[in-house]
Amino acid sequence: MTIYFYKVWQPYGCFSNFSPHGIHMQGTYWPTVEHYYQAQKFVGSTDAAIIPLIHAAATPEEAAALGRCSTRQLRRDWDLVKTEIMREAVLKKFITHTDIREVLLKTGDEILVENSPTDSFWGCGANRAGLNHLGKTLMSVREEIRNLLSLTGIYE
Ligand SMILES: Nc1nc(O)c(N)c(N[C@@H]2O[C@H](COP(=O)(O)O)[C@@H](O)[C@H]2O)n1
Repeated sequence: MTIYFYKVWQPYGCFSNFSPHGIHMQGTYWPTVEHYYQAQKFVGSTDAAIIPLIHAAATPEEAAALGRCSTRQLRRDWDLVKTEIMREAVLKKFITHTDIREVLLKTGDEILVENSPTDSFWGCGANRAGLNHLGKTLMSVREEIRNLLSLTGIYE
């Protein structure tokens, strides 16, 4: 059975990057994965001044709106690095928060899909044929945590 998720208040909402599960990355605390991901778009860019504003955004929706502003200059390598940046943040989220780690592990080998009607890169898009990179990231993180727990128990 494929598991679809999208909004935080819907089933499996903890898989959304907008869920209220903070992460520490390189010594800085970020309120959500979405805050961190949106800020990384501007590291080293001429618009890096937006980073503290994204960091201070009151909600992930606000952080996303700031990061999606089309007049700002993204870092040049963004398309090359964004999937790895997302993976590191999502892995940190599920290592940090044991309650949602259990939710993720309990999905077993089910296919996970971000059911975004507007995003065919991170989600499946309106026609459900999109790339689903967030779902793939979650499945990859699930596998990594499962392997590390069985080999070493280092996340316990
Ligand atoms: N608009 C919106 N609302 C949500 O609740 C979402 N979960 C998402 N998807 C997330 O948006 C991020 C991609 O943003 P960019 O298009 O790269 O700026 C990513 O975290 C998706 O999972 N969108």
